[in-house]
Amino acid sequence: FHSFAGRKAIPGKLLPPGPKPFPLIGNLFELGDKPHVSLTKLSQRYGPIISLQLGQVTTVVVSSSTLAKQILRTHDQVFCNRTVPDCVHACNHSYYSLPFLPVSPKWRNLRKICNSHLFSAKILDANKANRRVKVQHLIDDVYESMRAGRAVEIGKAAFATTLNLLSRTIFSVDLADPSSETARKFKENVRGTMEDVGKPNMVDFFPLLRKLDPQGIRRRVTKLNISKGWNQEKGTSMSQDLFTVGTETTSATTEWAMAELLRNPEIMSKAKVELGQMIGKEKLVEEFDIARLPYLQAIIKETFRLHPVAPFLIPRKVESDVEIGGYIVPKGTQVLVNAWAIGRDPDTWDNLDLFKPERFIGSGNEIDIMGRNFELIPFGGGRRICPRLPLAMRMLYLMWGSLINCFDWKLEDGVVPQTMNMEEKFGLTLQIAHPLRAQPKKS
Ligand code: HEM
Repeated sequence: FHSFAGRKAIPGKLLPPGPKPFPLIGNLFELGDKPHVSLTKLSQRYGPIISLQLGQVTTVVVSSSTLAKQILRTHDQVFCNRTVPDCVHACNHSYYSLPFLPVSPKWRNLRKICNSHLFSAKILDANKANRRVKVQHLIDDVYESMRAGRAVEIGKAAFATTLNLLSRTIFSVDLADPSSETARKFKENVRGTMEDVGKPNMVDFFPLLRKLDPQGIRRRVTKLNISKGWNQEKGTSMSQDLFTVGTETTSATTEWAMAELLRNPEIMSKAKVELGQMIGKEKLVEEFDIARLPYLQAIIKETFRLHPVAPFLIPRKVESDVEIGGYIVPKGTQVLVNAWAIGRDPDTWDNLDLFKPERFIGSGNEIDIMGRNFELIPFGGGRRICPRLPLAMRMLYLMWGSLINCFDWKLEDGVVPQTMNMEEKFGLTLQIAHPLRAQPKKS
């Protein structure tokens, strides 16, 4: 076992085991281009809690549901803050941005604003028609592609739609509306309409959002008289938060779910049968339909199990020395919960590489994604659980459910389910490396 430079282990308590660090770089080379896979392999060698030195940053990684529960629930109080990357400090997001603020009155206030005034069930119900319209646009675009005999790039279409769903939910603005000032600014900056913007590069996306009118959120917050002195910078940071975290995660999940169905045609057929019986063929899925689509719910759970788009959640930081799994995690350590490894833990799941939604039907039905069952934590858990979980789920079912109910889908020429490339690309989120392209056909 190694000990961290400059830090003594508490007498009688060991630091979590891990590979020996090199001077200066520590274990950085161990990560490779798929850190979630490398760290899963290390946990198979050293156990469910390991420690590494990532350059200057002392890091502990946990890879079992039992230890995830310790971090996210039992010791939530000491693990509730984040490590803040330098790039986040550089843009001042650490002062205003929900994911990186420490638990504090400001953080509580922002979560309260979100929970009660932007995304409460009542407000989401009230503005659901705004989202439905955009999903109808998506379906119309896919019809266009079908008539023209063009394949659809699923991730790109989902990204553009999610961005618009968020904008219509948060700002009540349609980014494709030619008469909207915000939409005009958006177009000026990305040179194109929302439909052909597709997936803007994230690097272009930040300054773009800065120019985008954050007044919508500011106006609403000011009108609600919750926050005094809400300025441009805060408004921008808040919306960048809400947009970047929300768009990539939701669209990447849509693409993974679609990829798994194209790879598993019998599961696609069962999903279409359920949709046909419960809501009728070729109809849009409505937000209130979700509760009566248990097979679709099982597919989404299985997608999250195998493809958690935030494989390490958002890293936490420990506030004081704490004992976990018989080891000491020293104050200031960065803590990663490897949700990707937990979804593939052989102690929890059988046939773990198999895409099998049926595991969540019957007795498996109790496992949900709300942060109560630590075997499946795509949205994290504890007080920092994804605050937009309900909105994300509504958007996901609306888009993905409607895409499969309104069309039959065929892989592009030459690609068959058995040869689909499901390789992952690790980045801001965990994406499919080779964008999924599929041909829509009349359902
Ligand atoms: C499939 C969709 C999504 C997934 C899988 C996801 C996942 C996550 C995860 C894993 C975390 C960290 C939780 C933790 O540390 O325990 C998180 C936090 C967060 N998410 Fe999401 N998310 C999704 C959609 C969204 C959307 C649509 C929005 C906004 C509109 C959003 C906004 C946030 C924010 C603001 C935080 C930080 C909360 C805090 O630190 O207090 N997410 N999300």
